[in-house]
Amino acid sequence: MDRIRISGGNQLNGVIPISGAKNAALPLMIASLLTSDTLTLENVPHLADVEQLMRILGNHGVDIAVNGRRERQEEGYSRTINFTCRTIVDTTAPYELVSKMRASFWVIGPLLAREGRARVSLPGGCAIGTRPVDLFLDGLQALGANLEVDGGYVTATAPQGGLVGARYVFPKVSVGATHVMLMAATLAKGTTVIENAAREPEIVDLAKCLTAMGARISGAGTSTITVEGVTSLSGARHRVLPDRIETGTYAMAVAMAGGDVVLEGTEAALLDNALETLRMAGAEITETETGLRVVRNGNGIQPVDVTTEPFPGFPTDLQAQFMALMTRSSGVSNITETIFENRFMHVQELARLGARISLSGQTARVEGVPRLRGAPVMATDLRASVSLVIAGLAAEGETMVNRVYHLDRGFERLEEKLNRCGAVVERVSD
Ligand SMILES: CC(=O)N[C@H]1[C@@H](OP(=O)(O)OP(=O)(O)OC[C@H]2O[C@@H](n3ccc(=O)[nH]c3=O)[C@H](O)[C@@H]2O)O[C@H](CO)[C@@H](O)[C@@H]1O
Ligand SMILES: C=C(OP(=O)(O)O)C(=O)O
Repeated sequence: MDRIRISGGNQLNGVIPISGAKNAALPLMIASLLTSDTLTLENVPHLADVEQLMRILGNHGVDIAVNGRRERQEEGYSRTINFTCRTIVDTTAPYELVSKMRASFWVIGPLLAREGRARVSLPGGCAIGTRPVDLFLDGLQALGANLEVDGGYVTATAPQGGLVGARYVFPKVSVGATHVMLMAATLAKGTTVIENAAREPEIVDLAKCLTAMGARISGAGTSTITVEGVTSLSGARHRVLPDRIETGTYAMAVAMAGGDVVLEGTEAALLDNALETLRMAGAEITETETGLRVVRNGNGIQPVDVTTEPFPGFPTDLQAQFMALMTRSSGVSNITETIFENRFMHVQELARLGARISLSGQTARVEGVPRLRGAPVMATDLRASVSLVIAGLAAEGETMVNRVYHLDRGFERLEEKLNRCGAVVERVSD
């Protein structure tokens, strides 16, 4: 099992290219199930989750051609990929494939919309909470689907003649359930109005791609999305938007280690709130022609309180990284997690490096310390893993992060990107 060794203490200076967003690429890939034509996606990040979803889509009958050809492109770089699902050959998404990642459950929407039936295993994904699927089931039921949960599988059947548009109000904001409702509604009869929809940029990206495929959608990016159903969708070409979580992660790494880095190919609007928080913590962030420039030279790290919220609030996917940064602040910061009930597993690992953090319910009180010291630590989930890398960059001596397969789910060429800016990060294969 691979591990990552970090020799801390170096500033970061240079350019870090930002990859396509994992959390946009996954639903976009799933949207290829909605059409018998080719969906071409550009800037698809080369990540373990993307590879896993390709296996799942392949099982349903999607023909996948990387970079328009069948041979692999250069290892580790974002790619252009053609997805073609002439016919859906299997409407079952089996446990062996789906249990590895949360987003694979989302195939339920397109399968149901195009084939009228789906049998999908309950999902897996990062162990950051119970992560139920009740909102997906309620929403699809509102479109007329009949649903049964048995033996770890959800079996969904559309009424005779297909799904029927309806008004549905989500009782709670869910990114995944909004993606699924959006995809299912594109081929439903009549109009669907989704209220209390998630407003994340990845929802907007999916809506743009579906629109290019012929769907009729308005309001994506607001809490009310309206979809006029169409009888079929066509192929399209779409570029995956930049990864805002990767952007925020590297911005926090620079704030932690100090230095001057341009994050290339990204946009400030994707993570407004998080950038403002980072500025309050002492980083200078400016927009450049190619992306964002993040600088912290000389001034220390200020404590800032943060509460995670659905977009446009501070993202839960940056909470662990921000906590790592706050371990070195000059005071006390309170970090409250409101999205997932078990997303503090990095706390005990950060403590191994000398961080002072106490937990009270959903709030972590982080008391900044003058120095962290390298130690062996264990990655527990995707964003927790990278928070340990950020802490390791500023820790004295060597930090060894175990179980880095979590990192490979969501960070493309992490070691290379950091090392090019002066970090000393090495992958160790046993
Ligand atoms: C692949 C992907 O895009 N993953 C992201 C997505 O996850 P995901 O789509 O799983 O997250 P949701 O927005 O659905 O979850 C938000 C909250 O709603 C709850 N919930 C969700 C569905 C449901 O049926 N019932 C229910 O109670 C969840 O347990 C959680 O407490 O959004 C999260 C919140 O921004 C991010 O952390 C994840 O990185
Ligand atoms: C929690 C995440 O992913 P998933 O929803 O796939 O578990 C994440 O991307 O941080």
